[in-house]
Amino acid sequence: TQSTRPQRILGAVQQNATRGDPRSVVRAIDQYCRSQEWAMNVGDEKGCILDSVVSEVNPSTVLELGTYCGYSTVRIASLLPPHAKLITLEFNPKFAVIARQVIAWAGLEDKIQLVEGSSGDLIPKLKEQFGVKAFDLVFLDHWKDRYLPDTKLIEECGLLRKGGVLLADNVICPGAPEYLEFVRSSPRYESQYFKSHLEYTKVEDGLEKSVFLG
Ligand SMILES: CCc1ncnc2c1ncn2[C@@H]1O[C@H](/C=C/CNC(=O)c2cc(-c3ccc(F)cc3)cc(O)c2O)[C@@H](O)[C@H]1O
Ligand SMILES: [Mg+2]
Repeated sequence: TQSTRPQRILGAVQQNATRGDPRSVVRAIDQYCRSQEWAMNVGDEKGCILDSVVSEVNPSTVLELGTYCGYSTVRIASLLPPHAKLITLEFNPKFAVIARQVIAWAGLEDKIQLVEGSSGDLIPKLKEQFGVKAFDLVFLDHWKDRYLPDTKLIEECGLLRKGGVLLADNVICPGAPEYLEFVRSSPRYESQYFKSHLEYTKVEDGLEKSVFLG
């Protein structure tokens, strides 16, 4: 039977990456998606910007919206300090199954909690169910029309600490215009655009980093 793209991405990891070596998992996915078939991972070019923001924030708790195959999940978690935790939300069970295996191959199960469900349902439960006080960093990379409603929900639930950072992928391509307008015009955020390219292409895209001022 025909395999799916996420299954082929997992295969590339299992064939080319070293168990327990997160950076080799990241490299294997990038090499596969650049040479065999494109996939919507944040990718190597924007991934370097992601790395620099993660290193700068040095977060204890991270929230990722939209796991897909776990590429950015592994990339972020590989940079976290020893007791830091990353919670990633994914509502497609087929993607979650693949992402769990990619995370396991990287040996990052102890740092990452993948929760299946839609962000709108799960965000209000994160405090009580997962003992989260507030996030230092939120990486938005799920449906682009969910960036703004979920940001408002995260604020309402008091899940973003003062100085906490929102980092959004794809603010140019496919684009998240309402989100961009909101974070750039709101006095409660200090936003900065990092120009880059759509993963594995020469098309313009970028990340928007927004610091929550409280
Ligand atoms: C309901 C809330 C909610 N709750 C929980 N999980 C959710 C969710 N909404 C979505 N998910 C999961 O997140 C992932 C979706 C990610 C969506 N990402 C893009 O669409 C995208 C597209 C391009 C591009 C495509 C084609 C082009 F031509 C150009 C660019 C490039 C990119 O980097 C992109 O991120 C999947 O795993 C969903 O199951
Ligand atoms: Mg993306």
